[in-house]
Amino acid sequence: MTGRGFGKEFDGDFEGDFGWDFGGQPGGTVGSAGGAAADEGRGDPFEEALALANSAAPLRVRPGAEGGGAGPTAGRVPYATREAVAANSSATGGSDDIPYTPDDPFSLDDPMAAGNGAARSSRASGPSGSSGRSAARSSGPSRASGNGASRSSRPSRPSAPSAPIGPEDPEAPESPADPPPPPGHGSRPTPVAVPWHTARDIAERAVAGPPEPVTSALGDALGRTLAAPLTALTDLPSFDTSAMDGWAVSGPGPWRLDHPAGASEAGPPPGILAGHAPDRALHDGHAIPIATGARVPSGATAVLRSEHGEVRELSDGGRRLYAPQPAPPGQDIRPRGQECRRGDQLLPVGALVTPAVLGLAAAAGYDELTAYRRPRAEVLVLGDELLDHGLPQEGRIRDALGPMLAPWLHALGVEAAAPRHLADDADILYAAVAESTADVVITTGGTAAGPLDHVHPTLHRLGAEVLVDGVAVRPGHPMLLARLAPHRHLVGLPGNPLAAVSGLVTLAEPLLRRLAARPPAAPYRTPLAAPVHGHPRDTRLVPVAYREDGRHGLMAATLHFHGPAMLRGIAAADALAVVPPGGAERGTELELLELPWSAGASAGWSPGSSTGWTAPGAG
Ligand SMILES: Nc1nc2c(c(=O)[nH]1)N[C@H]1C(S)=C(S)[C@@H](COP(=O)(O)OP(=O)(O)OC[C@H]3O[C@@H](n4cnc5c(N)ncnc54)[C@H](O)[C@@H]3O)O[C@H]1N2
Ligand code: MOO
Repeated sequence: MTGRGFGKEFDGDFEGDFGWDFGGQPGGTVGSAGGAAADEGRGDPFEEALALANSAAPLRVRPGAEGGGAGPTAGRVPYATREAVAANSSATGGSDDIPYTPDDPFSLDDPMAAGNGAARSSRASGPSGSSGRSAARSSGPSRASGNGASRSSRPSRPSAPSAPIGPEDPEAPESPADPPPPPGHGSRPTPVAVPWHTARDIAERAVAGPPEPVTSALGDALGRTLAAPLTALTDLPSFDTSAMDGWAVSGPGPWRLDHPAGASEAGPPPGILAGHAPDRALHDGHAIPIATGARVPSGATAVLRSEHGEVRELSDGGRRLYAPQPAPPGQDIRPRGQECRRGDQLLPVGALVTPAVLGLAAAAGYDELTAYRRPRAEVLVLGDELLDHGLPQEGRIRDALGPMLAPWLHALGVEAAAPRHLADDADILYAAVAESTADVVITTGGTAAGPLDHVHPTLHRLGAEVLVDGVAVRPGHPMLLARLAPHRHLVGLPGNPLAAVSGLVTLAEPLLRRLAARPPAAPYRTPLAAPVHGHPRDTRLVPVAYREDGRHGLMAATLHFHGPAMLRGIAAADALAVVPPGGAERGTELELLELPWSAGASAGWSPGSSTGWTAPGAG
């Protein structure tokens, strides 16, 4: 909302990775790293994506005491000087993605930053969350089961010893980098931020399970999860089927060619076509033309492909089929029940209905599927400063969250009506939340303590139970989760766009996943292409893109422009890296949250296939 102007934000201040230091060139300059990434990008889509994300004027760093060359910081991630930052700001119009600000005591030239890398990396594993989280997908062949996307295994790299990249004690209770926020207009007590993994667990457990299952036409089940096992209603194939165009033959050749019933003298005998039942049995020593997919006549022992046989006319007016090779029994016949028998379980409860599942269900005889209803979300976008079209003007900016959140939710299997823009008015927000029939109300903005931040007071007025009020994550720490009623929740996303993404993946996604009865994504880890700075106490979520490197395999390269107000990094990203407090060194296998479209899990609902739910007041 407008009119704020509070103290410093943490933005990207802890970041120091400019381009990615991939080949281990300690002390390289920021400018050269970023420039190289852009230069190398030509012709390589990955490089181009990175270059696109990182293409603002690169920061220039003087080698020497501040990060390049010899000296106490040699070998560390390069960082910019104040002058460079100022020069870059003026060249680019400013960027949150700078590694150094005058107020930032955790930048690398601060004595506090001279910590112990080994000690930190052992702490960096952080509080482990629910089961399985620590399993490294990168070392396994693929996900065990189901219809999640799997990524092929890749070698993991040992952690490269590297210079410290964070303060010595990431859990120091008092830090000038992280002052308690000043009291807001409501002088609300400062909430206790919960650790990031804990927040996700709370969100997932906030709901007991999915809403009731519904039976719908096949196509409407796309993106939902099966509430009943998919059991074959028929054998597949349901009859012995020819796998090739050619001849059905009986016994060893040569074979006398039968004229199928209805064959005319004028044209080639039609043989048995797909969709037609053979009208008689094939006798030993006989053959009949047959098409791929046609039902094999009883008595047939094999199918001979058309290119493997030769037909010769006989003196008696008949014809004979010769084959240079024998046709062993069963050749090119798909026997009935080869794929499944009637009653076989094809997929269990909880399987995600993907396009392939729709195809399988249709093949197995289904016209309808019973699947869990999609959770319904209503997105309320708060902020008088937001424009829904045109260029920013007179202090007003475009709403970046409305266009992003609905399709993101669709990709998670959620039914989301068109976002509603609400004026900065406490009564309007109260009415909208109170009247919503959605399973989950998602608000954007208004989570902090400013004069127009109405989310907390509204929750109080509604008598909601606040389950999470602040998370130890950057960006996005003011995110919140509340229970409005036993089966209705509200997720409050911060207004800064990348902070909103952070809230979405931290609180909304686990809650909605449970509601949609979707299984959690398999834990996924990939080695970092370059060190990444950490917050002293909080988890960071940093956009990364995969980089396939011939020497090291798949690696995650952090992207620039990951300040809380920026979407440029996430728009070029494959995933968000979960950076533990204190940061991580190059080669560390970090937990990654894949974006729903890059994980291939976006068998989602689209407005065109909607069952027509419309939020009250939407439109
Ligand atoms: N005194 C303090 N102030 C702030 C703190 C704090 O701890 N103490 N935290 C900061 C952090 S961190 C964040 S994140 C924001 C969260 O603020 P709100 O959730 O109240 O969001 P707003 O104030 O409404 O907006 C923040 C920012 O984002 C822009 N915005 C809002 N909605 C949209 C949208 N749909 N599309 C694009 N941009 C949007 C808005 O114009 C503001 O610039 O609070 C800090 N303050
Ligand atoms: O700076 Mo805030 O952390 O964007 O959430």
